[in-house]
Amino acid sequence: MQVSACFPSERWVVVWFVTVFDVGVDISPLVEKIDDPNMANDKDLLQVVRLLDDACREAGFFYVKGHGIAEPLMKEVRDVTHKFFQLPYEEKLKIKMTPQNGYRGYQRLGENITNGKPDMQEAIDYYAPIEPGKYGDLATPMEGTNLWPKYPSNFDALLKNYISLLRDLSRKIMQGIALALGGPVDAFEGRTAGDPFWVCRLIGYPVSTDILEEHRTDTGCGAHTDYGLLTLVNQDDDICALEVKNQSGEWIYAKPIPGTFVCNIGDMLKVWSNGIYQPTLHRVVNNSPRYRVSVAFFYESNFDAAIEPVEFCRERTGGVAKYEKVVYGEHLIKKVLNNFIK
Ligand SMILES: N=C(N)NCCCC[C@H](N)C(=O)O
Ligand SMILES: O=C(O)CCC(=O)C(=O)O
Ligand SMILES: [Fe+2]
Repeated sequence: MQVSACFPSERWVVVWFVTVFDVGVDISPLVEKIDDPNMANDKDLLQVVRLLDDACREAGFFYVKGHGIAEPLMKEVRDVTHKFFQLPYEEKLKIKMTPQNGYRGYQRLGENITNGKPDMQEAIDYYAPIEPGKYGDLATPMEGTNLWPKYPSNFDALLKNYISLLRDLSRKIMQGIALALGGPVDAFEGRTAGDPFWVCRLIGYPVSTDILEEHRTDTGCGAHTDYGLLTLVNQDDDICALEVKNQSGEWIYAKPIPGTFVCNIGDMLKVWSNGIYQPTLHRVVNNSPRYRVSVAFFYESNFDAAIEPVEFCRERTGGVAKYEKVVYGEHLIKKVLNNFIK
């Protein structure tokens, strides 16, 4: 049953294999060797870089394996997420998200909106800590402390460790992407993303028939692109729900492949690369008979980075900047302020 839900048409299968998702990348050579002084001569690493370039240019979406995050850890993170969302509503409200708390914490079903419509999801947002005043007025709306639930009891230790591992992994993938674009390996360090902002968003998508009809909309998360550099999604096995718009304008499933992360590029990478890499529209629809969770890790630039097309990418694309300069923190805050029902 699940399989047919994942493969709705023959055409889809062709699209899947030929253009978009034939680019699952085993990144182990990158993860293991990117810090070696001699890495620029490593054939396996350079092959990973080529595959990343293909994936980012052709799809903007790809699977990574060989990333070094143990599958049982990925599963445990999803398990505690399931357990948290199963708690009584009163318990979940103990870590309720408020603007006063920098938009960190729990958001109930229907509280998030995308394109003006409530998303059929509940979620918890964690953001990189911002010391008060660190970025002047720029970051004030996002200042606040992350809220950790009391149950499940291992939740905060597990998530903190996971976030730290994903931050390190994302940095390495971004080093690969820097090489893929033809830049220096440290292109994203320093003022661009040497002090990267990050977001960890735990999301639960209820079974649609469990939602009152008068509250129900048709998407778990409406069509959007992500805001930063790179997103790594850890999704439940066996439920097809994340959909990606391919170059022919069709929505195709990013079906779960156990042990992999689904990666996609964000708005800041588009600007920085002068459009060589484009973020892909995606959305979530949980039509399955099971509650689905995903844990999305967003790796971003420095909060106060002014992102503009970098010179070597501009040169590769006719010499003219296609995008205006954008301050990442301003972009994020504009999005966040539009993400909730008023
Ligand atoms: N940091 C990210 N990407 N968070 C998830 C974005 C989900 C869409 C959002 N409601 C919107 O309308 O943009
Ligand atoms: O739930 C998913 O698979 C993806 C969620 C997503 O795209 C997002 O929150 O930005
Ligand atoms: Fe997304």
